[in-house]
Amino acid sequence: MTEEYTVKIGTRRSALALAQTDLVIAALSKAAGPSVKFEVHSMATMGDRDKTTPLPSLGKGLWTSELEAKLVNKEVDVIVHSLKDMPTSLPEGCVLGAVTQREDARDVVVFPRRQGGKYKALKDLPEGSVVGTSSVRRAAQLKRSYKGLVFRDVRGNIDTRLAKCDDENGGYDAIILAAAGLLRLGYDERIGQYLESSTEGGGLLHAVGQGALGLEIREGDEKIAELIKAAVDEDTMMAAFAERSVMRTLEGGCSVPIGVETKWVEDEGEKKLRLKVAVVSLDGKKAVDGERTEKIANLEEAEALGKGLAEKLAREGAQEILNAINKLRESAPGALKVSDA
Ligand SMILES: NCc1[nH]cc(CCC(=O)O)c1CC(=O)O
Repeated sequence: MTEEYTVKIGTRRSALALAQTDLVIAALSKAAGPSVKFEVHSMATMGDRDKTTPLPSLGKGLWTSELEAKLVNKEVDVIVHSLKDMPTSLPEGCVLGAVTQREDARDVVVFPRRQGGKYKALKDLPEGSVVGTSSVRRAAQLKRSYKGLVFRDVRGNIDTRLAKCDDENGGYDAIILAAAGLLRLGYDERIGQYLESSTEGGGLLHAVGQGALGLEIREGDEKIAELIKAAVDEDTMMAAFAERSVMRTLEGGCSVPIGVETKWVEDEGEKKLRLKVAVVSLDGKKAVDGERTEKIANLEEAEALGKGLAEKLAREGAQEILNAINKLRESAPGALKVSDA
């Protein structure tokens, strides 16, 4: 007889987090059959509760630490995270057990409804236009190409940010969001422009792990490790491990301007992983870019690809850029905000 048991799933309480958890439960229960039940345990994390402290000052783990405490003391068995919100080094006793298939990993531009489709791309916005993002990665990269645009903080969950964008008195002419969140919540029609490395007028490399979900479990919990294998997408997991290895090697947290882009490509008749990385100074004036394409067969090789490229970029100036940012973080954390306006 098959054993009956209940798996407790931890998640943040935002609409996106709950939608993502539903997706994971659907995949797992299909594979596990009716003998395994799933129970959702949702909570608001520090990042959800504190809406004013600059994100960089809240430190690493602002979306994850409290859930991890529940994982360690067995209040939950699996945490479903947006992979990009997961620090690259996990607490003792916690492991990244599965990475799911990726939704579109790109960042996108959303224009206010009141514009009525007047602008199709960032390059069409007039000089002095205000673009909302609280991400130094997004702001720094875009400052590189769009010298005339002004970048301003915009906080809150996706619905809040869309409302601020549409608000006539909000002062935003566009905002930048991840495609994945909008698509998962059914807001496809709000996407005005997709941004990627090849975008005309200036693109953007996305965050490490963006668009994928990470399932975190207790180290040594073989039963749960086996169960969640059903949610793994091997290609995404290898790409994500390469990206996370870049971040770990450069010792950047979620609040540093490191952008990545990974793609599985055909190269000389072989399937290879192409990794692109950009590290940009906060003002967008200094940047180090790199690209490497290799045959990758497992997670160790994926990590080696990320590490190798990151070490090369570190020698070429990326470390200098990040050191300056880390110094600023210690002396004046407020300066890491996109703007004070
Ligand atoms: N930082 C918040 C966050 N975490 C994950 C997503 C979107 C989904 C994803 O990137 O996987 C978002 C919102 C956004 O950046 O627009």
